[in-house]
Amino acid sequence: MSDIHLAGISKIYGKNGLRVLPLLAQGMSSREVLAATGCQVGLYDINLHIPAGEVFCMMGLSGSGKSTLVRHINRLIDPSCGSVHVGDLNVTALDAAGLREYRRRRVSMVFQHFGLLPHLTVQQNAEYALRVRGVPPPQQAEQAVYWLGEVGLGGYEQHYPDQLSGGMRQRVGLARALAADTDIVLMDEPFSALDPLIRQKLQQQVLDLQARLNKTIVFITHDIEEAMLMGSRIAMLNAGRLVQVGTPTELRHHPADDYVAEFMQSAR
Ligand SMILES: Nc1ncnc2c1ncn2[C@@H]1O[C@H](COP(=O)(O)OP(=O)(O)OP(=O)(O)O)[C@@H](O)[C@H]1O
Repeated sequence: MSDIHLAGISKIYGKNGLRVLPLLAQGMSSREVLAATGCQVGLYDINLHIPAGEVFCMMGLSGSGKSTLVRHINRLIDPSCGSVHVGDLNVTALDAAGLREYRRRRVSMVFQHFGLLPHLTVQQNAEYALRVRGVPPPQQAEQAVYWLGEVGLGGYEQHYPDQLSGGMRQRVGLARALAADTDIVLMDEPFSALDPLIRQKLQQQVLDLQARLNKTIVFITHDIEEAMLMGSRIAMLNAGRLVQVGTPTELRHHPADDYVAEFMQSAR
């Protein structure tokens, strides 16, 4: 179990992105930087500590930088500057082999649109991370079948993804992430494509599993109700900047600015 530390992360899209950092440091907004330089500020100077064993929510409007930030944790995105540490491991400094190993053993991801391989069965999808890691086939099967049972998909092992409903597909996504047995699970709006009732069931299931498994879950949502239900703490992003980090109660009673206050007022 390892804490995640993000230190001074900026991500600037566009030519010679680093040249805009001094402008941001002088107080220019992301919009002004875009107008003046053509560079899009994905993230600016993010410092964040995510303790092991938390469900930590990333919250913010569309385009605020949630996905960009979370994709730094498994290095699907490299920062323009700054570093990511998981425990003692400097993720930013890993070479290709180290990164492969890190992704196989330490961090898995659940995607909004499920990310299942359509030509593989439910069980083969759930086995995927274990196969890539070279786990012997009987153990792959044992683990996959176990986790499919845990998420309520016992009996569906030999089905294909297109034979399942959206909620069931996302259960396969969950089983695949859990079978991978990583201590960090990244979830990028995992339930936003699902009906409200199915969504509630899966939210509760993740919380129940988390209480047993004690993983570090970084959960992206743009839904404040979901963030308040799921998150031990919530990070609020606005235009690539980290506005506030706190428990749902702290955000509700002490919002750092109007942006946070408006979100909190919109929650029931
Ligand atoms: N490859 C890219 N090139 C240029 N700009 C990008 C790129 N990827 C992301 N951005 C910009 O970075 C900003 C943050 O995007 P990001 O997808 O992280 O936001 P988000 O909060 O996850 O949004 P959503 O909720 O819509 O997924 C946006 O302004 C986006 O347009």
